[in-house]
Amino acid sequence: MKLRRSMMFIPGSNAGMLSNSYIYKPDSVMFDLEDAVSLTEKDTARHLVFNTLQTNLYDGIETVVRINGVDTPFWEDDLDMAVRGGVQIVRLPKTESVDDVKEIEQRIEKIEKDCGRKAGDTKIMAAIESACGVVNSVAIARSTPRMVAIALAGFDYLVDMQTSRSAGSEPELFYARAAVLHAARAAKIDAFDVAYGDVNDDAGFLREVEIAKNLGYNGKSLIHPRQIDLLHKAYAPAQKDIDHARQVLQAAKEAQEKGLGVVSLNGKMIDPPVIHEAQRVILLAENA
Ligand SMILES: CC(C)(COP(=O)(O)OP(=O)(O)OC[C@H]1O[C@@H](n2cnc3c(N)ncnc32)[C@H](O)[C@@H]1OP(=O)(O)O)[C@@H](O)C(=O)NCCC(=O)NCCSC(=O)C[C@@](O)(CC(=O)O)C(=O)O
Ligand SMILES: [Mg+2]
Repeated sequence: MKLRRSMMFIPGSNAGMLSNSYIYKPDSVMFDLEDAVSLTEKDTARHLVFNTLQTNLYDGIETVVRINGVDTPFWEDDLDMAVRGGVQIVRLPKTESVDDVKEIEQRIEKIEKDCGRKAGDTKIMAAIESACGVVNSVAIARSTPRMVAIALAGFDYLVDMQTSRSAGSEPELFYARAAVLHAARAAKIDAFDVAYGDVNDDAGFLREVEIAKNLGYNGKSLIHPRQIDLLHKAYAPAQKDIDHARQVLQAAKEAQEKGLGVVSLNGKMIDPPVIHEAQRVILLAENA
């Protein structure tokens, strides 16, 4: 089980942040070449991120590079740098269709061959940032075995939907959150919830975390280190849930030894879905 709770954005042009962000221990770091980097700093950011990938600072943390979109003049150079630099995952922003994914996939195949990287080694994550992306999200999620996760990008999505974020962000993101998560689950890949922009509003952030967690999202895109701990704590199973899961697994083991299909624990039915949920809680607790 790969833990993908926290994916922290680091602007690719910020040398200071690139050189020390490993200390915050997010599950994944996302070195950004897209919207956090101004047009005049695109080349600098590409060089800085390449040099960062050559260090061992982020060993043990999943590395992701967000390239510029396929409708920009930057994406091919971005991709070349990221794949040659050895990044684990390329995040494609503003993904609208399977064609967008296929375009970068073909290019990745070529770069892997040219630089001697194992074929298929570079994974892809598609960011869904528009109504069109949401509608096509199932096909996008299933488009390639390289796709390990999809992420809903709330800021650009809400611009496309001609609305803005309310406190709690529930009504305006309701459909997209559910659709993107279903697409991920149908493709058996991970799903990331939206980034939260107010770094000083812990209560608002945690309200969003609760929604994402309860829906079944693996984690959330983050923009500030202080959001990491809040998120990890919210995703950690409570001790009472761990204790209950252990009891369920013990009861299931005893039922199996006696050749029974369904048993009860404190009056509650223990059947395969309940056992699966208990196994998930234990796995999450062990990995966290
Ligand atoms: C918001 C702010 C400027 C605040 O800065 P401030 O300096 O006021 O923060 P402070 O509190 O003073 O920082 C205290 C200490 O933490 C360090 N520190 C802060 N942030 C850090 C960080 N991210 N990484 C490492 N280190 C960090 C800082 O260097 C300092 O270190 P030190 O000096 O050593 O004490 C800063 O956080 C920041 O730039 N965030 C990333 C912004 C970004 O990437 N946006 C693009 C991605 S979203 C997007 O594009 C929308 C999307 O596409 C999303 C989707 O696709 O999902 C969509 O459509 O929805
Ligand atoms: Mg965006």
